Amino acid sequence: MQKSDHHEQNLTSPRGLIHKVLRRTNSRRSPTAAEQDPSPVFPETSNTKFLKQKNVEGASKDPEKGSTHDNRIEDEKSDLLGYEVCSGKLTLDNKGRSVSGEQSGSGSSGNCFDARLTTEALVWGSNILKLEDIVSVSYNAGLRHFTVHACPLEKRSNGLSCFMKPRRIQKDLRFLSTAPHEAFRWVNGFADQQCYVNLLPHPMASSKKHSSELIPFDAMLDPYVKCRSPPKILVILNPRSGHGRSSKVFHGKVEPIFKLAGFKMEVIKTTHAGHAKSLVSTIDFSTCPDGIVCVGGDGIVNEVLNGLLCRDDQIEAGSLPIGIIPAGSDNSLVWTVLGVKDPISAALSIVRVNNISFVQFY
Ligand SMILES: Nc1ncnc2c1ncn2[C@@H]1O[C@H](COP(=O)(O)OP(=O)(O)OP(=O)(O)O)[C@@H](O)[C@H]1O
Repeated sequence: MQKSDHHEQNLTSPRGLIHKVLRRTNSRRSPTAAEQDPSPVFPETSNTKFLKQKNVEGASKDPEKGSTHDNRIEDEKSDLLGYEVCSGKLTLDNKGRSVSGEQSGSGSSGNCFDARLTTEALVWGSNILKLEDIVSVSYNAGLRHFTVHACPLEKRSNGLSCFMKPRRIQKDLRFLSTAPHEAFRWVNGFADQQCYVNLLPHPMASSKKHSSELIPFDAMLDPYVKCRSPPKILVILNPRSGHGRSSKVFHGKVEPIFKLAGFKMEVIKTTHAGHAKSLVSTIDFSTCPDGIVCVGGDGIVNEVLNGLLCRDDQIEAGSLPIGIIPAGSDNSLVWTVLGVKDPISAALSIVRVNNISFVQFY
């Protein structure tokens, strides 16, 4: 939720405003999940096919050169998954809660995996979790484990999966690293990739048995985790939207994601038509410096934008990020502008820094 430094002059009409939103988001929008290659495994590009072919040929001619070709294929994989940030051994410690389809990949024994964090994904064994699906990471200072909270698209194993709508499910993946300082290194890697880190004290620090002798040496030395500060937002919810289902959508699906991502939020439910507009036209922006999230349909977004247009402080109003959680009966605006239809995907986009659902206009 970075604010833009640039500002255009006067915003004249809501229509002009929405055009600006469209222009900006279309030019900046990263491809949505649907637009990207859905394959969780490395897609075989013509380039990789070529490399593999060469590798096979090379291997048959000169077996010793095989490893060089392997490296070249590895390079291709690195490109597709971004640049490596952190790597090492991780044990998946999800008793009975493992991700469906998880297998012990190469280099793994049992639940212990060769893992790496890249600028695009967390990879362990043959599993890939995209960073854009990660909500946050919880970490107790001085311990060996950390938990990755994510909402990946569900892998359906039955043959009818292609006819079913993709669905996101909440996963808490608890990883155990080899040592406390290793856990710290992984957590910092996530923080570097703009994942929110929910940094908790060492459990003994809050227990009654607390004494300086009980706190492990590592915990005392645990250096500062570079986590970003929790965003402060205002949520404006139209409880009538979506035939009265918007509150359930927000409290059931979206609020837990925002809480996991450390959001400090005030939720205001509109009581009548025009409420959102009058609220936004007078609100003190210091109470929601990181933006306003509209929960509902097109009508509530329209009211919020109109409320901003009524203000005298147009520059501040124009640079405030506006998020949209589709919970109305139609939601054509958010779908047209941002290519997002379901509330969980919209919430995930909002909690990521390089989000697409947080509309910025100026
Ligand atoms: N508490 C409320 N009671 C009645 N109407 C409201 C209330 N809050 C907002 N409204 C009005 O309801 C209108 C419709 O709201 P909204 O677009 O959010 O829902 P929707 O009609 O379900 O969604 P869509 O526009 O996607 O069909 C808005 O224009 C707004 O002025």
